[in-house]
Formats: sequence, structure tokens, C-alpha cells
Amino acid sequence: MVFEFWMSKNVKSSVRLGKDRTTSCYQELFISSLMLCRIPKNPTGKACRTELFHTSTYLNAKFATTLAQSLSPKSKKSGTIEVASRASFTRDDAPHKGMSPVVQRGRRPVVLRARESGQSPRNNKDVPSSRIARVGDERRRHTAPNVHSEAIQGSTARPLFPSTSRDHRSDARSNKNYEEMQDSGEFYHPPSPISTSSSSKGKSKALVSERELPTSFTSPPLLPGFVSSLKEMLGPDTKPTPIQSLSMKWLLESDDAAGWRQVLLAAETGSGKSIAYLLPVLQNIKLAELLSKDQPPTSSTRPYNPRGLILAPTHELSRQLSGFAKSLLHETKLRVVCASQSNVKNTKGQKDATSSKMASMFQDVEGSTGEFQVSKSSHPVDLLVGTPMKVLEMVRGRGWDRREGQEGEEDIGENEENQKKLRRGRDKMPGIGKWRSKPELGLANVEWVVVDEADVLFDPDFQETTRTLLADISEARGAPVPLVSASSLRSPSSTHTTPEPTNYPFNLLLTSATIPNSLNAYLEKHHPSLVRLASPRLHHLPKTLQTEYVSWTGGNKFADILRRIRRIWAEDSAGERGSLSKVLIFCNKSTKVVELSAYLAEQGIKSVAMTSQSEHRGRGSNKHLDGFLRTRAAHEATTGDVKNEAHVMVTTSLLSRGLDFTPEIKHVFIVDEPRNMIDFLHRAGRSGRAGQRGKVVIFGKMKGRGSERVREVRKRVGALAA
Ligand SMILES: Nc1ncnc2c1ncn2[C@@H]1O[C@H](COP(=O)(O)OP(=O)(O)OP(=O)(O)O)[C@@H](O)[C@H]1O
Repeated sequence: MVFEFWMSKNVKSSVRLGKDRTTSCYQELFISSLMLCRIPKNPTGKACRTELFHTSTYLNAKFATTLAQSLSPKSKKSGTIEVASRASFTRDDAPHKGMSPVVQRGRRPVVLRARESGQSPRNNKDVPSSRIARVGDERRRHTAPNVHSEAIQGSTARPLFPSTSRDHRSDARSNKNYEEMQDSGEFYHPPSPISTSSSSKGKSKALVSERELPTSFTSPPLLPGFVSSLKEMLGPDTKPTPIQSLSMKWLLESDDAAGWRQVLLAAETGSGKSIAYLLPVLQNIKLAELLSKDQPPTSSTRPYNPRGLILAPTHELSRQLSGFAKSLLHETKLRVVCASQSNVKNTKGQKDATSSKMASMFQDVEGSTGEFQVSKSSHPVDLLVGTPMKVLEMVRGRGWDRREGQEGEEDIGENEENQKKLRRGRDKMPGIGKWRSKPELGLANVEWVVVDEADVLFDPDFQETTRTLLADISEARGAPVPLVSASSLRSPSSTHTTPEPTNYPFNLLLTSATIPNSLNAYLEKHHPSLVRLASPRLHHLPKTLQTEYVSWTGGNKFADILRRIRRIWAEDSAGERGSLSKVLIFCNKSTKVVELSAYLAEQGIKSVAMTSQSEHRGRGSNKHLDGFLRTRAAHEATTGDVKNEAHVMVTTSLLSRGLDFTPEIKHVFIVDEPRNMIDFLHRAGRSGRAGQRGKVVIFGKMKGRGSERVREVRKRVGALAA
């Protein structure tokens, strides 16, 4: 029963296993052991425990052999792996007849032991427990590090869909994952807000009649400055998309008597939701500014007192959205600031970039109280864009969420130099200390809050931060709302209690391309009067997005990906395109992103690998994205210098939300099975935006064992494309 594996730098490695293991167990262990061979600097086997992964999905001898061959160390020095075919491989056939070279040298073998139910791994008396790698344990230990948000900045990686990572789960759980993808269980389909008959507005549930919807951007209802900016951005003949028509009708034309509004804007990816909410927010802020022109400016001790807030799940999206808002404001002057310009970690000797940069930008002066005061000559910020965590830091001061009570403030000492030293020391200990930077953001003026990608920001991992911020705004505006903890929201008893509507004292706009049932349940309970404006193609792929399925040809999946990239470029060269297409590749795990990018580099293709831990991130700008998306002049690009200029970006779900890659990204590759259809819609939706043609290429096993999953995906994707 014992499956043994020895390894050493300079000698042959061998694999032995018991005769009577079941097929799945055998191959699982076999491939796991091969994975060990790939770990560099691992003669002791200690690192094995963190690197093993569960591969029982690949129950195929041909695949195992190919994998083994691809893993074989190339140089003689690092030894070889001996592969036995499944039929002939028995304990007696073990290459070294139990006499591993490692054993000969007096070193103990690493033993991988498949646990029988109820059997403790410590039953193996020959081997110290510290050297037993438990396959079952490894499955549990892996986490999916696809991270979505400012949590990255605090180095707390949280998965977007934490319960559904496939790579490290058994077949059974993986299949369950697909069961969870049943269309009936995943999305909430809101009723159409548009009625087709002109008189049905009052009779049916429809909010507006189709005939009433604006079919062009005109002034009125828009301020003339916005109309000309839109023409400049989108072309002279541009027409509003369905979600933009709906939002203009509902948020610009309807009267204000109803009080604060709560509206959900839901439409497919690339349908122009950003403009759909930016126009009403910016226009309302501008009108409020014009109306209050003669009134004295709000007195506040904080430098920023915006009227509008836009919240997004990632720094990248925040930066892009603030750029978007600025382009709409070429003629209609309002001040937009992105909180994520300065998401640089606080390191020694580095000043808090937020306060220093922004203070000089707005000519703030530090008053005698030590708090910032806005100088009379400064322009107040009108709209602030950022992640909820970053915005909360600006409101409460950096360090507000650290664990308090470790040491009292009095321990810091009177001496200023001592205080500084202690603060620096404490900053190095995450979660400890009481020191906070000064609050910079006042919330009393906030009248508009947009929660972009609402299904992420209200999902269980993020909603506490989002709701805390919304509660802070309410409090600052003098109408506090109760803040229910996330745990009590989740508790089963909470479902039986009477719903308590949350009435925020500001306009709340939520947007998303997907409404999971969980979000709908939350909204029904806490925001029963929320108006749902949904486009007709919600929960569908954009019409201009083609789907293509590519079958893995053998063991080397990376080679298949490379082949497909080269084919696209060959088509580009043969066709009329002046430049080579840029390709965006989505993987489920950061490790795979790095490996694939390294493989492409070996093959002479430069790529940008973007994960939550990437070096490129956290520099306070979107240079990494902008550089990748920059289109070079056609004549330069035809040379197709893919060695020096990245034409491929490899990433995880990190970049799947909200980012606009129009029109550069024509191809999106999905190389790992999507975690669920929500994830798929967002990844695929990075292409085929705003009526542009695009293609999503889905890789998978199309024939034989394991192909049923791809068939299932095909069925569901087909339904989304309809
Ligand atoms: N009316 C319009 N006509 C043409 N293009 C438009 C129009 N409105 C927006 N666009 C363009 O469509 C692209 C996608 O817009 P946007 O990023 O707002 O989509 P989205 O619906 O927010 O997508 P996602 O769900 O992925 O966040 C942008 O490049 C934008 O300039």
C-alpha cells in the first residue's frame, strides 16, 4: 500500500507503488509524485507538502505518461524520472528494487501514503510523521488566490468566488460546482422595466414605455457640455445604449419629490453602464453646484468633501473609471479625484502619498489644530472614485482597522521622536498598534453613491466594508442607519426576522452585469423600494462576441495555447489588420499565470503576467494596463515584434471585472474551466464590447473521459449566447 518516492539531486528518482491500489488512487499518487520532481531545491522533500496538488481529474495513463515526460529534468545532473505503464507497473517492477540511492546514502525516503478511511498517517512507524505528505490534506490546504480588490493592498487575499475553485477539488466537488451553475439557481432575472405599449405604464409592472425612452444624447435632458464630450468620446452619431436610455429617463427626467433614490442598473458587459451612471451623477452634482453658487462653501476640517462617491472592487477599475469621468468633464468643469492613485504600500521613509500629493494639489494648509483645512482658494473635490477600503481609510485614517488595545496611547511617551519611532515599529507589525493617520475625507456633502460591480461589493467577503462605509456616510449626514454585522446577516435566524429596509440619506446607484440570487435576496430584504433598471440582454453574452472551442491535443496545454496565439497572428498578417491582435488569457490560479507567462517567454513571446501579487500592481497607476493596450502605429506593428512588446496578457479574475479593453482586445482565452457562469460572463465580456467584434476561445477536453464537463459548459454558454 505504501507508495514511495525518493529524490535526490544527482541520482535517479524512482516511483514504486502497491499492486492493488485502485486506478484513481494510483494515478493520483503517481502524478503527485511526479510533481515533486519538478520542485527545485527539494532533496529533503520538505517543500512537497505545499506543492502537491490533486489531479484525480486526469485519470488517464496517456496523460500521466505525457506529463511525466514533460516533467523530466532536462539536464543529466538533476536526474531522471522513470515512468512505468499502468498495466505493467507493480511493486516488483520498481526500478531500484527497493534500494533507492537515497536510502543507500543513509537518507530516509519521502513517503506518500494514501490514507485509508480512519487510518492515521502516523501508523507508518518507519517514517517520521514530519516526512509524511498527506494527499488528502493537500487538497484542503490549497486556496484560490484570485483576488479582487483592495484586500490585496492589505495583503489579505480573498477569492471572488471562494467556494468554487476547481483545481484542488475532487471530481465529486467539481461536478457539484457545475450543478451549482444551473441557470435556474444562479441568476436573478428581473422583470423588464420597459413596456412596449405606450399606455401600459400604469397597468403593468413596467416602469417606462419604450416610446418614452430617449434615442439620442440631446440637450436637454443633458447639459450641453456633456453632449459635446460624448460626441468627442464616442463619435458624432453616437446613440445611447438601452441601459443609458433607461438611466437618462429614470435619473435625469423623473422628478425629485420622491426623495433619495435607490436604483440598480443591470446590463450585459460592455453595454456602457459607466456612462449610464456617470451622466446622471455628474449632471446632478453640477446642477447642485450651480444652484448653491451664492452660498458659502461648506466648512470642514478635512480636505476632501465630495458630493459623489464611486466605489469599485479594484484599484485598476477605480483608476479607469475616474479617467472616464474626467473625459466627460472636458467642458463641464467638475473635480474628480481617484483614491487609488496612491495605493502604494506605506514603507519606511515613504510619506503617505494620499495626503502629501493631494494636499499640494488642493493647496491645503495645515491649521493650528493639526488637521487639514481647505484654503479659500482651493477647488473642492466633487467626485471621489476608489475602493471601499481605500475610501474608508481616507475617512477614518489609515490604520483604523488595526487591532486595538495592545498598548495604550500613553505607552507611546511624550517625546515626539519616541512617538515617531514607535509608530514606525508598529507599522511593521500588521494588525498591531493604535496609530492612525489623519482622516482626510469628509462625508457630510455626499449625495450620490455608486456601487459599481455591486455583486462583488455586496458579496459576503466585501459587504461588511461596503456597508460600513455607507453607514459612515449616513452618520456624517446626520441620519445614522443601523449597521448589521455580516455574521448576523448570514445567520439562519436572520432569514426569519422581519426585513428592515435600510434608508440611506443619499442617492444609491448599484450597477452590475450579473445579479446573483444572493444579491437579489439581500436587496429584497434591505432595499425593497429599489428600482431595477435592466437591459433586455442582461445575463447574455454580447451579440458581437463569437465563441470558439479548442480541444487540448495532448499533455502540453501550454503548447496548445501557444499554437492558438500564433494562428491568430498568422490570420492578422494575412488579413487587412495592420497590427497584431492583443490576447487576454484568463487562468484560475496565480501560479498558472506565472508558469504560462514564463513558457511564452521561452517561446519568444513577451507577455504581461498580472496577478494580485504582481510587481506591476500597487504602483499607483494603470501604466501596466495602458502600456499593454497602447496601439502602435500600424506600420510599426506589422513587424510584429512580439519579443519586445507584450501582445499577450495573462491574468486571473482580478482583471475580469469592469475593465474596458475596447477595442484592443479582440480575443479572450479561457484556459481553465470557468468557476461558474458569472465568472465566465465577466471574463468573456472583456471582448466584444460596445458593438465591437470579439471572440472568446474556450479550451477544454472535447473527447473521451472528462469531456462531459466541457459539453456541459458548451450547453450553458450556448444559452448565454442566444
Ligand atoms: N452609447 C455608446 N455608443 C458607443 N460606445 C459606447 C457607448 N457607451 C459606452 N460606449 C463604450 O463602450 C465601452 C464599454 O463601456 P463600459 O465600460 O461602460 O461598459 P460596462 O457596461 O460598464 O461593462 P462591464 O460590465 O464590463 O463593466 C467603452 O469603451 C465606452 O466608451
